[in-house]
Amino acid sequence: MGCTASVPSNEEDDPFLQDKHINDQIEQSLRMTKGNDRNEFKLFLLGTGESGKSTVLKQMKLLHKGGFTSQERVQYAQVIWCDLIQSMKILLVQSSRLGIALDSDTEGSPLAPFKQAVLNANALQLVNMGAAGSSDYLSDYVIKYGERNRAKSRLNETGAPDNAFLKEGSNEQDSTETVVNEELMEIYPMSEQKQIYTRHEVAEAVSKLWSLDSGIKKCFEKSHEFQLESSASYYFDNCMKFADPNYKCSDLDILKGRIKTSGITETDFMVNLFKFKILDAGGQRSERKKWIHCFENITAIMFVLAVSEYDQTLFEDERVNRMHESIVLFNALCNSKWFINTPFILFLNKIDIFEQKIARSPLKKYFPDYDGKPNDVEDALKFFETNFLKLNKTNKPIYVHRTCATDTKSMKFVLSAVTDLIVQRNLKNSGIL
Ligand SMILES: Nc1nc2c(ncn2[C@@H]2O[C@H](COP(=O)(O)OP(=O)(O)OP(=O)(O)O)[C@@H](O)[C@H]2O)c(=O)[nH]1
Ligand SMILES: [Mg+2]
Repeated sequence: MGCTASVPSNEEDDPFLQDKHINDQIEQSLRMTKGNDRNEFKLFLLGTGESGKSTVLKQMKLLHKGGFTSQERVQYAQVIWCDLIQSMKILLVQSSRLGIALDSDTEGSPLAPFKQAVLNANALQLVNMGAAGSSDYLSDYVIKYGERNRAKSRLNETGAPDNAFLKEGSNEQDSTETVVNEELMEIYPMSEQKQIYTRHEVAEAVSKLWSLDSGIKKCFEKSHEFQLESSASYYFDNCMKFADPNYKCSDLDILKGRIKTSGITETDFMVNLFKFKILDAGGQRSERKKWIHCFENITAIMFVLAVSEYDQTLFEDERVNRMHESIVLFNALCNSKWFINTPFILFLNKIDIFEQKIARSPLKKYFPDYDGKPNDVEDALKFFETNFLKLNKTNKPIYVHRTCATDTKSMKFVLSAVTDLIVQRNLKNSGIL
């Protein structure tokens, strides 16, 4: 048996040459990608949970991607419908906890049947799953509260909050729906025979309690003491339209709606001839361990800080003030070796809520070193701005914008300024300007 290697008759038959061709192709494609990179800017949206990162991204989609899909409009309608029922249930639970008397609890009150309708409503059962075409968003709805509940029991058992957030997945059994319903049963024991209400009746009940029960309003004013969605009042004000199972959300509804981000999403769009890649990450503690995988080649960080949350505690750990958490996070990111030369854009967000809140919730109570005028919006904002800028121990610039991420008109202006700035900086750095 001979062992001579056969000599290829032409290039196509030579495996070594074939390998070389493939290598050349890969290298050429890498060179092209590198070339393209010069015109591609990668911006990373970071910040704590619920600060408004995804809302900023939604505004970018409105500006540069032609807005939202029909599927998103249907999906958000269902999420908001669930959230509005849950939010009213939370107000019923918390008013009892805080000792706030409800008008609907007084004997013979015409509001009593409305409270009964809300108590009996099962948010998840009343959802139109078919219309949404997917149940993913519902698992998100369940997960976001399931996580909190698990973490809370772990906190009570062990006093170790952080580890509780390293677990993935969720268990439908401990959704808020279940938790809130259990708490409601303790406060308002109901007969076994539950009356079934239509979506319209439930929406009407929410609307009546919101507009006519003074106890509900009082409880809402104390909502910084417990966890309630930022947009709860918007949901209540507009609840009748969400009663229609086929309702499709307006742009504003979607901006006000909340689906917690899990993992990291990438959205590409073009601004003039430049390609922008926006990374949006989930901000809750359990999400942050995923961030580092995307820290390379970032053009700029957009750090979103909810300034209105100075008097609120974390969803994940109710012992921690939300502003303190943001300060620690900003300090770590800003001075991290990954971002020594990466410019930061700091959004002082939820300015609309902040302006209303500062009048009734004194900043000094939460930040004793604040020595500006009490209830003064400008002084209070300056205080946070100065303190955040002071954290920067590097030479990189930090650009500050005061934002209301749900307001499309003002965000259009801010986001154009941001993309212009990124392009200009890049042209300067590459010697073109
Ligand atoms: N009133 C008001 N609401 C805001 C503003 N920015 C965001 N929100 C609302 O705050 C809620 C949370 O916003 P998201 O954008 O989902 O927050 P996030 O930072 O992406 O949260 P995670 O995904 O959990 O990290 C939503 O209901 C938004 O509509 C704002 O400037 N003003
Ligand atoms: Mg998000």
